[in-house]
Amino acid sequence: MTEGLPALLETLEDVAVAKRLLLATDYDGVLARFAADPMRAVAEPGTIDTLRALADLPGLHVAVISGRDLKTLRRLTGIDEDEPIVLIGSHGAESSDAAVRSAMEHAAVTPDDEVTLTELRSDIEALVKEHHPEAGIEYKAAAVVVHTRGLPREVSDAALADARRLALEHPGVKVLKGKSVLELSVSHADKGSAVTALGRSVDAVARIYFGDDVTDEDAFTRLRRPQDVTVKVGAGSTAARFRLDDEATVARVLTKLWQLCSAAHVPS
Ligand SMILES: O=P(O)(O)OC[C@H]1O[C@H](O[C@H]2O[C@H](CO)[C@@H](O)[C@H](O)[C@H]2O)[C@H](O)[C@@H](O)[C@@H]1O
Repeated sequence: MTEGLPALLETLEDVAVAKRLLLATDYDGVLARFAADPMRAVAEPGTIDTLRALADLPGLHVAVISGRDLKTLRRLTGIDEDEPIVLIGSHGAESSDAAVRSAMEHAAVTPDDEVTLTELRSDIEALVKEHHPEAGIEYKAAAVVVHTRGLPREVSDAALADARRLALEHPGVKVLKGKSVLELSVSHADKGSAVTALGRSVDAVARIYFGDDVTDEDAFTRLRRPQDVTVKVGAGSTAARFRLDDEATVARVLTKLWQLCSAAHVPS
């Protein structure tokens, strides 16, 4: 049973005083509303600056963790390499943080995976061209994604089912069902392992995580300490403790978190 906004705000008041706090947030469907064109999914106004302000506070560690690949995540967030915000892409397989990279080495893409990915890309391209020309294709460092946002239900279902069948022809390929997308990935990373690795490396006393999708459930299930705060955005079953309605509410909660933390985390 998840709790709503009032209970979340009350809990954040307690957690904001923690000496070392990790705030990790997903991108699509949490910081940014969905868009038909994946490259046009922009963060809610002011949200990235709120993350910057949080990351400037002593004892606060901030990360954006996404299924996007690292390069795209950097471009969409506009967060530069020299900023103190950690970016984790490809569900944990890529990161700007050395500790996360080292913890996720087992999930790194191998030369054999690259070969599989090349074959997958060309098979997906042929499938879309011949049978599902309305569907879109997104190319990522470790995956290829079939997009069907905005298409009629039966058109979308048929394209995603065919893409799933095609994945079965490529042993070792992981299939991730997202929102109007099917991702075929050669990486075996997961957001739960990446976020716990980052938490360990900064010795976080409390970890806060915002997510909206199936892949965020790996993080929700791994962050189970009493002082951890897990927040699901939108509908659907979840292992998170709290739930928020939408991206605009996330933006407001992040601002509130900054107010609470800036009152508690005064430089000594
Ligand atoms: O881990 P996330 O940051 O939540 O990324 C998950 C996937 O997000 C993107 O797809 C979703 O957003 C698109 C843009 O709004 C939308 O068109 C699509 O329907 C959504 O599923 C992204 O394109 C995927 O690669 C990510 O894995």
